[in-house]
Amino acid sequence: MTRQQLIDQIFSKGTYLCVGLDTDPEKLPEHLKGRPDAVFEFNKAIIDATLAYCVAYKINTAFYEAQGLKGWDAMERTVRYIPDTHFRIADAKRGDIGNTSTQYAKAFFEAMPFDAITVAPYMGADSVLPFLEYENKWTILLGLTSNSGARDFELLDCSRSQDVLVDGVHTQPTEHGKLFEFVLRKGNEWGSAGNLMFVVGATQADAFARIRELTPDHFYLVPGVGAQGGSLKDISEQALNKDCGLLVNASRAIIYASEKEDFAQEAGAIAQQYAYEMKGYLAALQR
Ligand SMILES: O=C(O)c1cc(=O)[nH]c(=O)n1[C@@H]1O[C@H](COP(=O)(O)O)[C@@H](O)[C@H]1O
Repeated sequence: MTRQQLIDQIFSKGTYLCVGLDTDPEKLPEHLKGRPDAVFEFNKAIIDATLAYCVAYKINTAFYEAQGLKGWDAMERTVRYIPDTHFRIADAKRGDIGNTSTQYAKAFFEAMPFDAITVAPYMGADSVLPFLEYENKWTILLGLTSNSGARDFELLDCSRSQDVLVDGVHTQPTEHGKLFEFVLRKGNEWGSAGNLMFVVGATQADAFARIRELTPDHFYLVPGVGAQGGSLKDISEQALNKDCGLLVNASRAIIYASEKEDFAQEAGAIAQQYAYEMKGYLAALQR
């Protein structure tokens, strides 16, 4: 999917909601548990009920990989079931030496029809670039994540002075910032606002203004509303740009809205509430 197609979807439907399919077989409604195809049946019902209120789905691959072969099968059938009007994200958090990243990219962009994959930036350029080689596919680089562990590395002050020779004169310009700011700047060099997004956690609202300053045009995948307590209002007020620039994900708050037979209907109702709120924020944008 191209950037323009994504923007058109967002503004024609009035939503920037991403539904997270973190489908845990242990949390399925009782009437589905034990059925051979339970995970796919559950996902199919959730997709049917939420399609009108979202523009993206994020499949967290961990929940499928944990089930072995039948999990991979359910993941593949789920991504193929999502219509291509919707942005399909593999939340796989990959990234390795170049030739291995190439295989990861093939797995999610060729063997399966995902539009985007989440990628960890830790191993640097050669681990990220293979994902960016695909036309109309997206790399979503972990920027500032929603979890408490973000403090361990991402929020470290990494300001540094480097010796640079300019016209025969040694100077030492200082590059300021926290580690995640270096990731945003480097990411900007590797990709563009047309093929690269950043993950920014909804629980990190204080940092949103600074992040927008560094990456004014990029889309952010924002997880952390709902179960993790992030505020849709705060994120939207601080980080929407003229093209929207946000995909806000909620997983558990939507897919486990009810543990009974009405699970899909309740999921649809929660998605509709998020979409209703988003429509208001989009309407207030000056385009
Ligand atoms: O990359 C992600 O999607 C992600 C990054 C992050 O910083 N925090 C985060 O929660 N996530 C994912 O977003 C989803 C959040 O799920 P809920 O908290 O249930 O809405 C999970 O699939 C997480 O793995």
